[in-house]
Amino acid sequence: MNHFDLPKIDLHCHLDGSVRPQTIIDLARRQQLSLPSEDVEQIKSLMIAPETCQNLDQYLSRFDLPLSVMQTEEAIERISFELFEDAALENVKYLEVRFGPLLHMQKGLELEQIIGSAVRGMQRAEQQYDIRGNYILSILRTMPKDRINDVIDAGTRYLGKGVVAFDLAGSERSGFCHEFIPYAQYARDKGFRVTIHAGEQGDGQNVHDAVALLGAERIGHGIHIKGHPDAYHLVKEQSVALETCPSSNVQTKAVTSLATHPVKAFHKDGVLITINTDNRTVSNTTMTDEVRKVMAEFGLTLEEYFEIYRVSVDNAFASDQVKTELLRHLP
Ligand SMILES: O=c1[nH]cnc2c1ncn2[C@@H]1O[C@H](CO)[C@@H](O)[C@H]1O
Ligand SMILES: [Zn+2]
Repeated sequence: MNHFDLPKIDLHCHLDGSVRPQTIIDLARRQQLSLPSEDVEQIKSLMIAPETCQNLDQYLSRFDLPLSVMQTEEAIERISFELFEDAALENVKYLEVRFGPLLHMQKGLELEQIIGSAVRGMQRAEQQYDIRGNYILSILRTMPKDRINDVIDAGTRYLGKGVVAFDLAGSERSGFCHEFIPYAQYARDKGFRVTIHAGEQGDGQNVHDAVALLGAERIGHGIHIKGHPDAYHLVKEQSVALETCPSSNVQTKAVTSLATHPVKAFHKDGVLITINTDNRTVSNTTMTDEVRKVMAEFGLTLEEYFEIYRVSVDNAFASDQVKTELLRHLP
C-alpha cells in the first residue's frame, strides 16, 4: 500500500516540536545565537527524543532548542509556513497545529504578534498548497496562571480566522483539571473549542475530568482510559475523539511498545480514535510514517483507514465547508 498517497489529516501536531533542523541553523545564524553545533545531523539528534525516554518530562526537554530561535515574528511565520508545506507535500489535507504563545515572549513579542505570525505562515501555505489548517492555543500546565486569560483574549481576535481551540499541554500530574476550570470556561465562553492533553502520563481520571470539568470535546492521547472504566465509558458515551500519536506514545512510555498500543482495540470497540504525529521532529516522524506503522502493526484494511479518516473529519475543529472538501477524498 502506498501510505504517502493516502489523503491524511493531522489533528495533533506541535509547532515547536516540528521545526526543520536546517531552519534552526538558519535562524540561529540570522539571530546571532550560538548553537551547540552547526551540523544539521547533530542538531537533528539533539531535537529527536530517544525511544528510551524515561517519561514525558524527558521528552519535553527537547523543546528548549527550537524555542530559542522562535522568538521573532519572522521565525514563527517561517516555521509555521514550513510545517504546513512539509505536511502538504505528503498529502496531509488538513492540519491543526498547536503551540504555547507564552513560550514565545522571551524577546519581548506581544501575544497578538505571536499568534498573528503563526496564522500568517499557515495562510501563506494554504494559498500555495492543497492543505487547510487551523491553530490551537496551548497553555503549559506548569507555567504561572496569571497570563492564561491574556492568551485567550489575544486569540479571540483570530477566532474563526485561523485560531479555533484551547488546549492544556506539558507535564501531566494527577488531578490537574481542577485548577483549570475557570480558564477553560473563559475560553469556551469566548467561542474556543476545547481539547486537552490527558491520560498520556497521568491516569484515566484526568481524561474523565478533562471531559466532565473542562468540557473537552477531544482528548490529546487519552491512552490511560484503558483500565479506567468510568473514563472509558464517558469518552464513549459522549463521543469524545482521542488524538493518538503512536510514535510519541512509545517514546513517552504512555505505552510500552507499538504492539501494546490500544488504538485498534479502541477503534474496534467504538471509541473514536484518530492518528496524528504530535511532533514531527521530536518524534522523528511524518503522517505517512504514523499511518504506515499503525496499519502494518495492526493489519488495518484500507476501509478501516478511511473509517479513521472520517473520524478525523467529523471531529476536526474546521468549518463545514472544509469538512465537505475533506470528505471528497473518501473513496
Ligand atoms: O505529547 C505531549 N504532551 C504534553 N505536552 C507536549 C507534548 N508535546 C509537546 N508538548 C508541549 O507543548 C508545548 C507547546 O507546543 C511544547 O513546548 C511542549 O512543552
Ligand atoms: Zn501533544
